Amino acid sequence: MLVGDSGVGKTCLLVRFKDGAFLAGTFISTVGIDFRNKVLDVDGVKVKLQIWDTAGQERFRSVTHAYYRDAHALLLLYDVTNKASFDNIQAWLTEIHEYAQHNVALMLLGNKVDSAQERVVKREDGEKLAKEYGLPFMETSAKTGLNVDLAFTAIANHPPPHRELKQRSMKAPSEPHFRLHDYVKREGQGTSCCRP
Ligand SMILES: Nc1nc2c(ncn2[C@@H]2O[C@H](COP(=O)(O)OP(=O)(O)OP(=O)(O)O)[C@@H](O)[C@H]2O)c(=O)[nH]1
Repeated sequence: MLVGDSGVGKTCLLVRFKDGAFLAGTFISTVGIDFRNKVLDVDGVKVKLQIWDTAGQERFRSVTHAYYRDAHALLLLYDVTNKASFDNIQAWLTEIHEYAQHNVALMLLGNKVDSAQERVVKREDGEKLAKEYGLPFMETSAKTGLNVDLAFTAIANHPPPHRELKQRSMKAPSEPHFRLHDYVKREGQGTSCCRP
């Protein structure tokens, strides 16, 4: 499931991954929730990913809350050209803590790195935040495709969490995070992984 402020590029990231295209031009905000399927080959086994694209707008928050519970993995996005979207990551983590399964796979993504001129969030700031919460981190671009496949395949390689709902310790990541870290570190180029 993709989460993060409105306009950070969740839909575009998903469309890039699914269809290899970029939705340039008019920004059409997601209403409530949407999903797309993609079949991936994971170690010779076909895995069908059902990817939920949530609306970032505050007014749809109660709709999206209902979907956290069933999510096996979350990609949490901010926009490197939008400081507010980065500052809101803390609030998104609180929400995830409250509604998602305690051991859901979680990765932080700083999107729109192609917009170098407009960048206001430094890569190091993203790395620092990710490290603070023990999250794998990478910068992406739905426009150029940078790290898009890697982000989704890392998540697809991650085993589903147990189904019980427990409180997640925000500062003490559970074992699955470490496996995600290792995958991203092994497969990524120019990405970073931040062990706490
Ligand atoms: N330069 C650049 N623009 C992007 C990128 N990703 C998305 N955009 C643009 O950002 C705008 C918002 O993208 P969306 O994918 O619709 O944003 P969203 O997070 O799904 O927004 P909500 O549905 O409201 O939650 C669009 O105008 C996109 O063209 C990117 O990687 N680089």
